[in-house]
Amino acid sequence: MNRIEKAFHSLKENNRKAFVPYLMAGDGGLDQLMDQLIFLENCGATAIEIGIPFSDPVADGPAIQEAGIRALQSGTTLKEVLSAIQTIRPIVSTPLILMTYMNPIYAYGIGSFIHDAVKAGIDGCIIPDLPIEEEELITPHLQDANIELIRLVTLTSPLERIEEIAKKGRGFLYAVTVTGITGARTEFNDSVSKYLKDIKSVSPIPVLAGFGISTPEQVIELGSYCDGVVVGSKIVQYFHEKKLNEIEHLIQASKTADVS
Ligand SMILES: O=P(O)(O)OC[C@@H](O)[C@@H](O)c1c[nH]c2ccccc12
Repeated sequence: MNRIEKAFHSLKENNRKAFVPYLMAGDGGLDQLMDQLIFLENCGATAIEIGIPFSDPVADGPAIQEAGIRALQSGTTLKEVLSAIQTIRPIVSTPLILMTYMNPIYAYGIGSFIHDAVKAGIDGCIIPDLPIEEEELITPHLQDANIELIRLVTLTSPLERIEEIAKKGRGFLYAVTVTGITGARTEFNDSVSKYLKDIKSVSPIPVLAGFGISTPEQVIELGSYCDGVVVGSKIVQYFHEKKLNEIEHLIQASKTADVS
C-alpha cells in the first residue's frame, strides 16, 4: 500500500471524509512550503496537492493563475520544488500529490522527473492535460515508482467512460464538479449530487469532489455525496491573505461531516 491508500484506509476506520487541500508551491516564496505543509498536516489534511506554477495553466481560474504568476516571479521551478519537498519529507508524513501540467514534465524529461519525484517522496500526480488515451507515455514509469496517477472525470464524461477511468485507478478518483475552470462558486448545478452518487456506484476506489468548493457548508454538502473533497482556490487565497484560521475551519468541517 502506498501512503495515499493507507490514508484512505485509516479514514474509513475512523469514519471520516477526506479533505485534500491544494496549495501553489512558491507562492509567498518556496521557503514557506515547509511551514505550509506542516500546518496542513496538523489541521488533519488527508493528503496535500502541491501545484507546480506554470505559464499556461489552462484549467485554472484567477486565484490559482495569480498564485502561479507570483510563484513564477519569485523564481520557482519544478526542480527546486522537488528538492524542497525532499528536504521536508522526513518531517511531513501526509501523502503528497503533485499537480502539474504535462509540459513542465516534458521539459524536465520524464525519466529525470520520476527519479527526482521518487527522491522527494511524492505519492501521486495529477496531470490535468493528459487524457487516458495518451497516459501510457508516463503511467508505466509512475507504476514502477509506486506513484499513483490521480485521474479526473468531469460532468460531461459519459458514465461508461467514468467507469473505465475509475477501474484503471488506484488512490482516488477526482470528480470535477463544475464545467469550467478552478475557482470558488456560490452554487453548483443540481445534477452534481446525482453525478457524484453515480460515480460512487461504479468506482472501486474513493471518489473526491473538487472545483468550486469554498465554504465549510459546501465541504459538508459535496462530501456527503462521495468520499470527501479537494479545495484549491480558497486555500491559496487564505494562505496569501495569511488567514490560517479560515483554512482550519474548512478542514474542520470535513471532520464534522456525517459518514453514512
Ligand atoms: O480551486 P478549486 O476550485 O477549489 O479546485 C481545486 C483545485 O484548485 C485543484 O485540485 C487544482 C488546481 N489546479 C488544477 C488543475 C486541474 C485539476 C485540479 C486542479
